[in-house]
Amino acid sequence: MASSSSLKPIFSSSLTSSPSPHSPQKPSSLLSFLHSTTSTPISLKLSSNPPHSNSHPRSKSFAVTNVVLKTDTSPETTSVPSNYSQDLGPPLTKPTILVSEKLGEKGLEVLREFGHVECLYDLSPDQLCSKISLCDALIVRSGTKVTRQVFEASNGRLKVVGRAGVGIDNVDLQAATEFGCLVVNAPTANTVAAAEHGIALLAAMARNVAQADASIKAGKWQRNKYVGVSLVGKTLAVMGFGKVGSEVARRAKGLGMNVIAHDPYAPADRARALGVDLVSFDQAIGTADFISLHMPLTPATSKVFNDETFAKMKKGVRIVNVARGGVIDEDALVKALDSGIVAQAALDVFTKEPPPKDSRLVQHENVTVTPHLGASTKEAQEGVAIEIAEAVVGALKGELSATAVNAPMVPPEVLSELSPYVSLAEKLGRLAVQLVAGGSGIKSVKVVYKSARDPDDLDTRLLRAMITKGIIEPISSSFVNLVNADFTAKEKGLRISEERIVVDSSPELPIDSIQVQISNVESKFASGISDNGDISIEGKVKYGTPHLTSVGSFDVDVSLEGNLILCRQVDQPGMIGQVGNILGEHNVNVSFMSVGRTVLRKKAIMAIGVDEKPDKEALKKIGEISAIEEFVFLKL
Ligand SMILES: NC(=O)c1ccc[n+]([C@@H]2O[C@H](COP(=O)([O-])OP(=O)(O)OC[C@H]3O[C@@H](n4cnc5c(N)ncnc54)[C@H](O)[C@@H]3O)[C@@H](O)[C@H]2O)c1
Ligand SMILES: O=C(O)[C@H](O)COP(=O)(O)O
Repeated sequence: MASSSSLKPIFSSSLTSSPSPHSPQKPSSLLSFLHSTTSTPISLKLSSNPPHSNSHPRSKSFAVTNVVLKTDTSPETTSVPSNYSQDLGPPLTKPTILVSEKLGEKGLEVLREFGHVECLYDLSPDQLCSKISLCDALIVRSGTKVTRQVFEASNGRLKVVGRAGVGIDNVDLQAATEFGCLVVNAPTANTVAAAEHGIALLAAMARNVAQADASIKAGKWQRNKYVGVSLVGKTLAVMGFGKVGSEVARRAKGLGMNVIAHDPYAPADRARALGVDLVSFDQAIGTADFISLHMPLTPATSKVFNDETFAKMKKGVRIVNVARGGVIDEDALVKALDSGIVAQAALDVFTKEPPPKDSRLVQHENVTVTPHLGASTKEAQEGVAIEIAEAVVGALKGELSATAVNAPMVPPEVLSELSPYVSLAEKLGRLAVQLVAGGSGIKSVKVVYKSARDPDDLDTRLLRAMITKGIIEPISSSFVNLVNADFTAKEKGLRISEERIVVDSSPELPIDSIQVQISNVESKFASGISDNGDISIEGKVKYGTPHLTSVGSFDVDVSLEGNLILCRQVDQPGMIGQVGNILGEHNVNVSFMSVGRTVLRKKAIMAIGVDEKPDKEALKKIGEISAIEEFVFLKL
């Protein structure tokens, strides 16, 4: 079935926000295709011609949940050797796997059993590009930049990039996806190593180990100069209570420290189980003697430690960073060190790696540095090597990868029908999570699909994956897609339940509306809470584009594009004008406005679509309008 489908990758909202160029198929064929995937693996012929290459169409091997997309060997579609698919019997030629940075021996053994392995370290970008067209897989750590040029140069042969570690900021994911190349990582095997390195830096910093070592090697004996500070009884703030952060907290408790943590999305009971209190950002940085950073680098955390936040810290605070250099404004840190607000810092990661030789931060006498060694223990490197080798071999065989970080492939007819709903689903997830107040751990999400179709005829895995993506990605370093959505939700302790309700609408449309409810959380926008106490938002696809149709118990109608301001206000004349004027004065373009109310002249919700984020001053002025009771800015 579907043997001649060409497949398109699902990778971002940008893809899903534009209509598919492929003509839609009848719903029944879409549904039968989706249902057939729930039991038996099926083969699909793929045309995954890289978009910017001149190569001929060629075949690929990929797994989408349990749809196994196997290599097609028909002469007219195959231009390079890729004849090791399982359904063809024993491989005729082994795949070539390039390892461009040092990988543990046990991982190499796993790779050698399956393919031809070449270890070539320290390749220049040009050397990598000229080698890559001969490779089916590439394994890297954080030092190799896997750029768009690499995918272009691969001429379509590269099928999988394996990142032996967590962070994949060195891989151009968008390009990988466009070129149909799967990217997998090894997210768990170096957690303990990173936590141990955090603790090592904490203790070394407190006792001036590095400085004293350098001094004695320079022939000095400076016992008075290097008097340190004790850890026991001091307060440590763990910023980001995920895998690494919670392991650091556990160890710091063992050292007799009082541990608090800030993580807007971590469940409080997981923290309590370790004897850790979850507190607000300001409380954490304002009370801590030591601060240890373990959050991902996301737009929300970029330079979150800056002049303003350093000024709120306790004078003499000490900071450890084994997360990502970009969460600190490094110039601001130098100033805070010079002024004594920050007594010491211990850094394993930098905005630019390696940092410039004359970096004032690196050279600062109160700073201890290591060259991104968090994951560098023998044990972690063996673990990571095995984890990544198994993931890469699995991907080359066409098996499902639980640690896939970019796109699976989905038939165009599925995309063409679900495309606007996929976009709606992601945006609703993204909006709902932004309504959650900091400090509330998200545990339970319910999705209600209303449709005229029989509930059994609605396969919601793709939509559920996109809602999961919308909820998780803004608050973590995880990348969520159809392959890894359920895995990631489970790993994060997020339970997503679904309900399908049959309504009297057009069966031509797969879905009438999608509602996302988040239970047992506080909201930063009280009107987002519905009568049953959950954060609740609902959306529909109208004229092919996603619309928000209700917030809490208010009806609204706004197209989900750009950004959104939601205001709850007294229902009275002139409100649109007042807010519109403020936005106009601050050069913010309004794309649409909609007002929904419960009772005439009582309460209303105004939803305003804006192209730009209003500055603080504009938001302050909106908040000062007396009839506005609360408002929130949401990024789509
Ligand atoms: N130095 C190294 O060699 C090394 C090794 C491993 C991991 N890391 C880095 O450490 C960091 C943590 O990795 P992990 O595996 O624990 O990831 P994780 O996803 O398990 O944990 C990250 C946590 O940060 C939280 N978070 C998100 N936004 C936040 C915010 N604004 N404020 C506070 N917390 C926020 C998330 O809720 C999550 O609980 C990542 O940046 C990763 O790249 C570095
Ligand atoms: O993201 C990671 O896993 C760590 O930062 C380790 O990176 P590395 O593999 O380059 O040591």
